[in-house]
Amino acid sequence: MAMASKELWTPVFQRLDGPHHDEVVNQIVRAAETLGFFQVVNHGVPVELLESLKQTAHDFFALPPERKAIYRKEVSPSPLVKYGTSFVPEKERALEWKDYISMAYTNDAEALQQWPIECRDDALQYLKTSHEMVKKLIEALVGNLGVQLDDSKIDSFVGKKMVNMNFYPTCPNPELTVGVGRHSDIGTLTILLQDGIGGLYVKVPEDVDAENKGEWVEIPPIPGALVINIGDMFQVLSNGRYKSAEHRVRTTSTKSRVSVPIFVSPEATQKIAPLPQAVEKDGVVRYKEFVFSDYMNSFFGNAHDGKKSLEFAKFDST
Ligand SMILES: O=C(O)CCC(=O)C(=O)O
Ligand SMILES: [Fe+2]
Repeated sequence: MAMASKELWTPVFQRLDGPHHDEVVNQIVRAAETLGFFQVVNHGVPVELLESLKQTAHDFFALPPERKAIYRKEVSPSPLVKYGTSFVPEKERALEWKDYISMAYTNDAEALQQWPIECRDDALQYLKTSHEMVKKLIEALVGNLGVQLDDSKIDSFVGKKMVNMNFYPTCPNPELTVGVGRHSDIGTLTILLQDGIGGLYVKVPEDVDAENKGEWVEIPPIPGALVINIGDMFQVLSNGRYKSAEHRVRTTSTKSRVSVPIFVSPEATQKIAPLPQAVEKDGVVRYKEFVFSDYMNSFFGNAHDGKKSLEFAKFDST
């Protein structure tokens, strides 16, 4: 498997404000239109916090099973917190070799009260210190579609945030299973902290003008960087211009791995459809209108299966 070519994923975002603004926007747009993945440095999240988050994730998953099991989805004391293993075990042909804890954000008070005490402070800090970057990325990407959005409209695409911590234990037979199966993330954007182990692969779409077309390329760990990827909702909003990236994680036999994504999505009740300006430019509307919760139900009701999730947004789907 190839490494992503430098041109495709060069860390950008030497802060969007400043003399290099247009250049940085162009790099981000180009990445969003091709690979759907890029990495950023100088993102505003303190590097010490990134280090601490990785340690916190290791410490959390090293807790006794009974301490973690209280958050299993059937019994969790909080609707915001869910601990699980694999993705949809009832539907998967090969179980994903992964445990995770999900922490949905509503407000600070509920996060402090309900998120597991072992990870809540770091997770909340991560969410807050990345907020400005998320907003600027959305503004740059939406602005490039020729759309001027006021803050409330932007908020409706990024109204919901969830911090997950993923743990991939060492696996005695890595060739027999997967860390995470092929999928695209369904929200608007994902911000991902990965550690130095490696193993995150993204598929370069067949239909873009880029190197390594159709190949799986590794997103190499870069110390201090955050990985950004486009989710299905951004693909829909942009009428297909930005690509939600199909990706997967392999397991490893020698060292456990952690990653800490922030999933940024619309509110469940939000109506989603391609932005009119994007449609006008293209002269064709590529996705239908739907409510985000219906999209989520379709996604979470099935095992990971590449970009099949997006079928739901097509006109000929039921
Ligand atoms: O662990 C990773 O690097 C990515 C995990 C992932 O794709 C996800 O949680 O959606
Ligand atoms: Fe993902």
